[in-house]
Amino acid sequence: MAVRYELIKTCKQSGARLGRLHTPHGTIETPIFMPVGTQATVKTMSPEELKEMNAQIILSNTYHLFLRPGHDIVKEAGGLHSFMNWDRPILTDSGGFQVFSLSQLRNITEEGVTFRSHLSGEKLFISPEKAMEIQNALGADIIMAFDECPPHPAEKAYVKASTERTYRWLKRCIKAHARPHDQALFGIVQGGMHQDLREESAKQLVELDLPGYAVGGLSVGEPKEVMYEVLSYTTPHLPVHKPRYLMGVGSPDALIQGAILGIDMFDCVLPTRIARNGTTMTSQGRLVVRNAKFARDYTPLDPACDCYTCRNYTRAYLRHLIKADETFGLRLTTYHNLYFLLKLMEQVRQAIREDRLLDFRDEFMMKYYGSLS
Ligand SMILES: CC1(C)O[C@H]2[C@@H](O1)[C@@]1(COC(C)(C)O1)O[C@@H]2CNc1nc2cc3nc(N)[nH]c(=O)c3cc2[nH]1
Ligand SMILES: [Zn+2]
Repeated sequence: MAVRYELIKTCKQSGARLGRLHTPHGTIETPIFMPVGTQATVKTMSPEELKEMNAQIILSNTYHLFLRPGHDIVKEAGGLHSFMNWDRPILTDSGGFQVFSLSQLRNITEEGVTFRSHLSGEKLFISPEKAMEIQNALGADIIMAFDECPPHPAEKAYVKASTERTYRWLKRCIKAHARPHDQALFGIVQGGMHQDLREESAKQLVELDLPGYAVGGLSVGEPKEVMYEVLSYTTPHLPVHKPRYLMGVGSPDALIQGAILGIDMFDCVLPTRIARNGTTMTSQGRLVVRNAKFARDYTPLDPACDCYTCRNYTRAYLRHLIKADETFGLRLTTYHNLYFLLKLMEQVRQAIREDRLLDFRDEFMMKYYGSLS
């Protein structure tokens, strides 16, 4: 079996799960945050640095690698793991979301999606079959079904029709999947913000007995409370002994609350994206190190952090590098932000072991946000 989830324990206080996800490239402890490496690199980080901070699995993206350099080149290079020199697990998103969020969309039909490349303007087409051909070529340990992430907000009738088509596309993905023994295909639950559509979508996917289930169609601009409500009536319909993956979620509060609501895997570009404009996550909350007030601040970015950045450099130096647009500055803030989130998930796993994740959440929220919600 390509991927096997092992439920280790459930937190008595919060219901959150501690698990292990066994994959052909190693075992992942969950709940886990997955750094995003869209174009076969986690921007500015080397594989050695990612291992140093204990990144266990990283993401890459079908849409981007299909456009550039092309999945045929990655395949000829021996697949993503050798192409990017990463021998731990990789997950690829199917391109569904990126086609809708990045390209000038041409047309979506039962067959698939016609669109213009956001790079060259070239007219391209991705179908469930094409998305599987690309992901089979890239060789990630976990691959995602080709789906439509409905726009938000959207008419319920549109969400219903889109979710039903996504289900038909999933069955085509399963049929077209050429490597089920070493690449686990996860289905993606859709249904917008509608309880009946979400429950129907979850039940249909569970009948297909997939190795894992993602909750898609969220983190699309909806209020966090709405996302939490959707999760609260969706995850209970997913099998206890299969991993649950919430796509596109990565703020500290949402990672903790998502784990409490039964999610095991998270990914988001947030920590790497905000790092590049000098915004960092610290034990005392967000700190925009490019602000003038740090010009003469010779203390570490985060005094409570023992990462490479915080052990060796000051806020004054980081501010200087970011203002001077020095690449090294981006590397230092990225390193810290990823380290911070990976450390946070280790603390979440420890709180689950000690049956105290709700207490941990409250303690963290007060320190980071200065309030409980
Ligand atoms: C496109 C980019 C860089 O990814 C971020 C960020 O912009 C942005 C754009 O709008 C905000 C909310 C502000 O955040 O949403 C991304 C994070 N939310 C998210 N990623 C997802 C990926 C997904 N993949 C698939 N296959 N299916 C899904 O349903 C799906 C849903 C998702 N939701
Ligand atoms: Zn640090």
